[in-house]
Amino acid sequence: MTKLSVNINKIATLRNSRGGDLPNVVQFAKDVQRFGAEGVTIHPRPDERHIRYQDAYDLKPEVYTEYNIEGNPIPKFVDMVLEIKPTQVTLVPDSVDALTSNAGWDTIKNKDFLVEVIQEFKRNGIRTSIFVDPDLKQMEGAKETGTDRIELYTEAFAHQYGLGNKEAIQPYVACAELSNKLGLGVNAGHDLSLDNIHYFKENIPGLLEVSIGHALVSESLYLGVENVIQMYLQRLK
Ligand SMILES: CC(=O)[C@@H](O)[C@H](O)COP(=O)(O)O
Ligand SMILES: NCC(=O)COP(=O)(O)O
Repeated sequence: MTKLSVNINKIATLRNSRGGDLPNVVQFAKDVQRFGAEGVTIHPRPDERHIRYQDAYDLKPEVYTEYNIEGNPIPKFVDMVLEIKPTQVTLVPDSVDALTSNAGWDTIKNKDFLVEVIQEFKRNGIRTSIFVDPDLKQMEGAKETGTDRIELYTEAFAHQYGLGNKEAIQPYVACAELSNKLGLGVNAGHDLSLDNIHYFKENIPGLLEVSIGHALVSESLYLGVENVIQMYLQRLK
């Protein structure tokens, strides 16, 4: 069973574009859970260009499924996660100016740092996951950090799959197999979509959770637009 955690960053991006509260991110989180999502993911960035730190607090009482907070563990982020105590924290080594997450951790070079922050989160009862490229050495390094899970960075798979290269799944299969053997839980995310998710799921052993935002929100627009146009036309009669 693979859990679907919906990343609601894009809802905050849309809200922020007008400065008001439409769409409301808390309402959206409530709705996706009502529709069956098994988790809510947010990835606040230091510039708060989409999800704001305040959103992370506002969501806490409303997320009754798994609450996953992703981000680079700078002191402000660590303090917030320790205060909120979500189900899971996913550590991502993103730079301040990154358009979106674009690389996994070097778990070997950053071992001491990761061990320290992971211990702190686990001491506080928060499950940990670290974002990694599909590289066997990084799985072994991840094991040494003490993390509960890894999140496989799926951008390369999604891109290649879109070009028709199904073999691009192979490094992910190998990493999932090794992680299962090492006792690391396997999550995955980035650019997963309705097009590629079934193939990914059926090939990755022990896939515990996927977090999906950009494509899911875009697909919701496409699949919902017919309904909304009809509703406007009704009201304009
Ligand atoms: C780690 C990861 O892949 C996602 O959290 C993704 O980076 C979402 O962040 P943005 O919504 O800022 O692109
Ligand atoms: N961890 C990945 C995530 O939360 C969503 O990434 P994306 O679907 O917005 O690319």
